[in-house]
Amino acid sequence: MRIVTSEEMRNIDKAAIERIGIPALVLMENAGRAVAEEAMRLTAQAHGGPAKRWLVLAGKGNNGADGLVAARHLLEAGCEVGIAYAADPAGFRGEAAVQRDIAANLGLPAVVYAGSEGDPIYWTRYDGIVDALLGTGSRGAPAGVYAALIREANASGLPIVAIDTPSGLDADTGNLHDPCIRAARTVALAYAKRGLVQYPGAGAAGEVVVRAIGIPARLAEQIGVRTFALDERTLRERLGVDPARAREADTHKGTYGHALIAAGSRPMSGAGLLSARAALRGGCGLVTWAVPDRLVEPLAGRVPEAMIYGLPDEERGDWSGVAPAALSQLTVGKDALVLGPGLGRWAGDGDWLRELLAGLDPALPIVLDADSLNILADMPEASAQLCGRRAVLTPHPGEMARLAGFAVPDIQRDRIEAARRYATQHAVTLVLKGARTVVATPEGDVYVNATGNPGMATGGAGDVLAGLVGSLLAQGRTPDQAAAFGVWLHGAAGDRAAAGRPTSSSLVAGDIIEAL
Ligand SMILES: NC(=O)C1=CN([C@@H]2O[C@H](COP(=O)(O)OP(=O)(O)OC[C@H]3O[C@@H](n4cnc5c(N)ncnc54)[C@H](OP(=O)(O)O)[C@@H]3O)[C@@H](O)[C@H]2O)[C@@H](O)CC1
Ligand SMILES: Nc1ncnc2c1ncn2[C@@H]1O[C@H](COP(=O)(O)OP(=O)(O)O)[C@@H](O)[C@H]1O
Ligand SMILES: [K+]
Repeated sequence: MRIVTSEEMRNIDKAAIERIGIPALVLMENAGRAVAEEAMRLTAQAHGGPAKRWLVLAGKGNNGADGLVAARHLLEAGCEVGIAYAADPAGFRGEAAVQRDIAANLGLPAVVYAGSEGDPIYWTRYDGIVDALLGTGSRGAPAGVYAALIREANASGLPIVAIDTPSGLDADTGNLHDPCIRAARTVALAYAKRGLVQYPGAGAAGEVVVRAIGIPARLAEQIGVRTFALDERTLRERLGVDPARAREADTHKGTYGHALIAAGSRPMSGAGLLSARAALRGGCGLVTWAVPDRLVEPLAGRVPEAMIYGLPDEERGDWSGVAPAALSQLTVGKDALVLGPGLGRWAGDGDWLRELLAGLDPALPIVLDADSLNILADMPEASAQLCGRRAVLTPHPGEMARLAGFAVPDIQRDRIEAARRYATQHAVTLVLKGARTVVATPEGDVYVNATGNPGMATGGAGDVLAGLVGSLLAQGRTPDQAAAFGVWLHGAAGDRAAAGRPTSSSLVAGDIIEAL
């Protein structure tokens, strides 16, 4: 399923209407009917029966016109329906004027809301609200009467079904204007809009239901939409990953690759422990866990299934004393390298990373996480060494901000474009972590993940992901496959783990590994 911007949606609508010849009124009819169905389904679930009394808040554009169609279908289904116009319907044009006339001819009761000066809306007379104020044509913060209606609707406590986007949402980024509708359900027409799948927008949208309205599916591909929901179908159809694939009988541990996890130092040995265990649960045949020599003794036996390897560390117990050449030598014969969790920082770490990257087989796939990303951020010229190699970078927003040279809010404001920009400019696969993790490929495709939960906001959850992605790389997955499949699996495991806990807040990173 593709995810679109407002502009992409306008281009798709235009192609459907002008190039293919589907009348706009047909699309609108399908949209309004779908909204009425979803509205009744929502309240049937919540109250044990469909809400009987609906108030449709209608703006002056096509989103409002969709709302008028929905009002008509709700009426036909036996509901009482009122309309509150946010603008004088006498000024409506095009399809909105057509729908206004149909609603009037049917005798649907309507008021033109004039703000605090005009007649009040008696919200208690209704059981539910349809938000048809603003859709993909919205610009900036809702103004005047639109803003007043949004505030009152939110304050009413009634369940709100938003058409296409909650009014007040920036549909391209997921940022919220003030005010913004807080919907229980958003019925996205034809495609999910980007703002519905990134926070805080995803929170304002409630449950997002995508409904077909008669737009041919191939149009999104034709106009070049390159953002996708990361689900089982996308994994199979776009990324060539079968999540349910079983192992062939005639295989052995050598079939499934050998991952080298270079992670952990004295104060952060647990990071390496989690990555190594996650790599094993991720299914690779062999895991070698490389640590500074002094850590071998205390860590020996902690992950019995992995081979632990001590690199000479000048007796420091951290990576500052480890020669990059010793680590690159250890990668010989391995199928993937994970570098970063619990690595630490030290004077001269930039030169260290540069030398390490220069010494690695260019064909060796690598995962860079945590401090290896912070080192990279301090020496942007080293990122050129990544170009063209099979690399997956897994920053959280703080690491991403350092890498890209922006502040965290600049990254979070448009996570999809921030990830895409970095991945294409540096020719790497980039995983921007956090709620609704974004995976961007060097070609500019972006996958938005929906698995995972806030219980995973716990130390070490990222180390688990790095080990898992490394494990998938070692098994021969491409960087794009390993990153996307790894992110999806990691979130799904987090969901299973959270379901097995009395509260999601008690989830720890090790639980995610056990649920893999
Ligand atoms: N195209 C199609 O065929 C199909 C489209 N579909 C539907 O159409 C929706 C897009 O419709 P749209 O393009 O008419 O824009 P829409 O979101 O209704 O709002 C624009 C109006 O609001 C106003 N306005 C803007 N910002 C504002 C603000 N901050 N505060 C206050 N007012 C503001 C602006 O007025 P202006 O400022 O320009 O005078 C303009 O008149 C889409 O989401 C889907 O629901 C489906 O039916 C399928 C077929
Ligand atoms: N609210 C959330 N919803 C879904 N996933 C989350 C949430 N919070 C954190 N995660 C996931 O948990 C992991 C945390 O990684 P990171 O921030 O690197 O933690 P750490 O450095 O402690 O290991 C990431 O994969 C992230 O996407
Ligand atoms: K809306």
